[in-house]
Amino acid sequence: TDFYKSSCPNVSKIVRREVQKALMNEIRMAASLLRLHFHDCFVNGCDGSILLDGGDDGEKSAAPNLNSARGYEVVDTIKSSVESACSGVVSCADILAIAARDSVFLSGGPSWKVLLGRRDGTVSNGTLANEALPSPFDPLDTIISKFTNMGLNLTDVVSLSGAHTIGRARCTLFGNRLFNFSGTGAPDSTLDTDMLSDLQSLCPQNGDGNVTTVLDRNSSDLFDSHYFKNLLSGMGLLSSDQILFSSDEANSTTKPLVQSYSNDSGLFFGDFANSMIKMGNINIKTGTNGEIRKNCRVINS
Ligand code: HEM
Ligand SMILES: [Ca+2]
Ligand SMILES: [Ca+2]
Repeated sequence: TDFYKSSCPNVSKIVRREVQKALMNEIRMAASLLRLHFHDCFVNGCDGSILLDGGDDGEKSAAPNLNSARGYEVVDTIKSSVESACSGVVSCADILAIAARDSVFLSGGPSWKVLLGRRDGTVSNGTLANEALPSPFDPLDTIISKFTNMGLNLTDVVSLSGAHTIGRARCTLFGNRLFNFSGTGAPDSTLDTDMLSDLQSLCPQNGDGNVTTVLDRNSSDLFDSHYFKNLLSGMGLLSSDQILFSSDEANSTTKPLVQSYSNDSGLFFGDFANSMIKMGNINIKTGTNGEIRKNCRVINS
């Protein structure tokens, strides 16, 4: 945690101030920054690879990120502030990890001590992003294995999914549930009927798939345990949210944890913080691996 103690003693204060400014401008940015850290860590580890402007083969152009991941400009702003205080010292990967923690805390969620010293990678691998990142259309066993592939466990799957207590999603990513779910000719039967009719009017068939709605209809800007309460009443937005509670396989895997978190936000907050630390440690580059990028969008020349 004190990796930058002598080389950049104020880095945490600087990042916190910049995240605060960004949230005052747009509260949703908390969700977007948190998601950037997740999408970074699952692809070649937490090495800032998602931040590279990699062209058509890079992570920014991969399906889970294209027209979806956001907050790159905010990361640039944080990075310039940090560079003015201590040039060439703090990695983009560490900036993302601190910004994710601050985003959760400033949205009302738990805090934790961020371990530091990640170095930045030099490749951005779009193919790997397509393979490694979970899709909202994945069945539960696939989602679980994408987490276990990263050294994470069932508790991490459920607690980290609780990140969907903030932020928004586009119609294209849940529209499959609304009219003809999995070729049944009917909507997803696990979706609450009032919420279903709202979503059907927001996201008509052949409508604009980029229209967004909130992931947590109760408190979209507040980091709380309401995401899990929603799942108990059929109000998860994505199929990948609702299956944590409603799929047959959930009975023996994720459902008991969803129930615990829904009525114990202290338990959720503690587990979420632990899981974020674990996620933030995936495949870290240290020592002489990687580099300290000067500009988060391009590798050093
Ligand atoms: C369990 C598997 C997961 C799946 C299938 C999934 C899928 C998605 C999808 C489809 C969206 C909407 C994207 C869009 O509309 O373009 C989204 C948004 C989001 N995800 Fe996840 N996600 C998962 C896990 C996570 C984890 C582990 C985190 C962080 C720890 C996270 C944080 C977020 C946040 C905060 C948003 C809202 C972003 C914003 O409003 O800009 N998700 N996710
Ligand atoms: Ca990465
Ligand atoms: Ca919430």
